[in-house]
Amino acid sequence: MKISVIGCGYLGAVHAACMAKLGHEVVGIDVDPHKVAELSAARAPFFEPGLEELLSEVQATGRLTFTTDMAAAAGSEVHFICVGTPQKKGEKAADLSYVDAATNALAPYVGAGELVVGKSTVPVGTAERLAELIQEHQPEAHLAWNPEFLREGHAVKDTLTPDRFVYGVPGAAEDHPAVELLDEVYATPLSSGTPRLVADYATAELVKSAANSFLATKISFINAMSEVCDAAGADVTLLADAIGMDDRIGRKFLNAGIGFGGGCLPKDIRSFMARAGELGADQALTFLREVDDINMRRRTRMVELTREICNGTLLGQRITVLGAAFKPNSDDVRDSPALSIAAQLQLQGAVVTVTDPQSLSNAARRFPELNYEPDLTAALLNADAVLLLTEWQQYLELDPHTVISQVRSPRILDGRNVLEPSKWRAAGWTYRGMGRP
Ligand SMILES: NC(=O)c1ccc[n+]([C@@H]2O[C@H](COP(=O)([O-])OP(=O)(O)OC[C@H]3O[C@@H](n4cnc5c(N)ncnc54)[C@H](O)[C@@H]3O)[C@@H](O)[C@H]2O)c1
Ligand SMILES: O=c1ccn([C@@H]2O[C@H](COP(=O)(O)OP(=O)(O)O[C@H]3O[C@H](CO)[C@@H](O)[C@H](O)[C@H]3O)[C@@H](O)[C@H]2O)c(=O)[nH]1
Repeated sequence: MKISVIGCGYLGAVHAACMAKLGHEVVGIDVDPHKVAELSAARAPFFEPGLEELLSEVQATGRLTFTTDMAAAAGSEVHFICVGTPQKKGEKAADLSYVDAATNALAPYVGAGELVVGKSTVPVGTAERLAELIQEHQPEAHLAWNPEFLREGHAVKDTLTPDRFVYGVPGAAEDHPAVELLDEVYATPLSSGTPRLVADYATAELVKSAANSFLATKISFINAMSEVCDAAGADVTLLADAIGMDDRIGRKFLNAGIGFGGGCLPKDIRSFMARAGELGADQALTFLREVDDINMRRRTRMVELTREICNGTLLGQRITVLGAAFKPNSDDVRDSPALSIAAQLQLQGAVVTVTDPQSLSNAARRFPELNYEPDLTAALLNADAVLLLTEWQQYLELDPHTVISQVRSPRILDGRNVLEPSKWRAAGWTYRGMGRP
């Protein structure tokens, strides 16, 4: 099939490459000429494992091209909208200006019988509004909402073999033309058994908001337990293992630490609360305010722990921060807890050096006031305290016996509870986790 993908960021670039991998003829369209140039040269404009290899593989077949020219969307049977929906400045709500601009720019090129598919995460009610906009231009065109659930760091695999597909179409009608077209797009994963659910627009949009709210709630739940464990001298990692053995609870997403960040969970729970307020259902989601507050407290807690371990003062302390990305295997620093902690420490008088294998240039653009050192050994040199804030594999493999000779004071704070405390203590370190005795 001929497919266009509008917006080629973390979601759209991967989606475009994966659709070409499934055998479709794909054009990726983005307003950012630099991104388009990089993608056209089969270079990923951001770090995502496996993406660059996939781009090279599918571009060699001639099935994948990129352009800034929206006119290239003309003639595609299916048009995916993958542009950003960030949080509005100073508000909780999502900024829909990119989705609106992309849909307006695309609409004149959508032909009769063609399908526009929204993949961006949007407040409930958006699909219906955009369907009207498309149909003002082309009454014979259709719109479906097909939320995306990929995780950064696993985006290629998640796109090619998702847990499920959700199609939002008017009236949840199984016989709507959009269902047949989407089934054709996803024929390969569907044939290997990926479940698909057909819903109405509102339900499809809400599935995405609900999924991210649940994940955020699970993380804040365990972080709340971590606060209690700290107060009681108990161990939250053992607690998570024990409750996670109950199938009804499950161990995944129960890792306590400095909390969640990224371009999705924080802004999505806030936008969900804002939208519920508009709908008069704000009471239903007041718990998400608590989820957000618990999450933001984790960052303050890490700053306090650092002060404690540095004998009560941060002034002039040389702090090495391991990790800047919001999670490992990504270069994404949007709302990164690691960077927000690093910036708070620096504001309070510490001399902070941040290292990360992939995200330092993104980090430096967001927080130019911090010091960055790509070399891990150089970053550790003469540190008064080391903070592990993003659990990259290479940090998990650090040998406490080797590192102790590089730092000035052997103090380590484990913001992700991923190190073995006894190993570090036996090597002579002062170790502090979060919610661990
Ligand atoms: N990143 C993820 O893991 C992920 C997963 C699932 C869903 N989502 C959702 O997908 C959407 C995109 O997220 P992202 O992380 O890819 O954002 P992003 O900022 O990385 O990418 C957005 C892209 O859209 C482009 N763009 C903006 N306006 C445009 C226009 N008018 N025409 C063409 N291109 C335009 C930008 O230049 C940018 O390249 C968001 O709604 C997000 O919530 C993201
Ligand atoms: O037990 C855990 C699990 C995760 N995190 C943190 O939570 C954040 C989000 O992690 P993750 O969900 O793996 O990353 P994303 O790539 O942001 O993916 C989420 O957001 C995407 C965009 O909406 C969705 O598509 C995905 O399904 C959803 O998992 C990161 O900061 C993690 O460090 C924890 O603190 N503890």
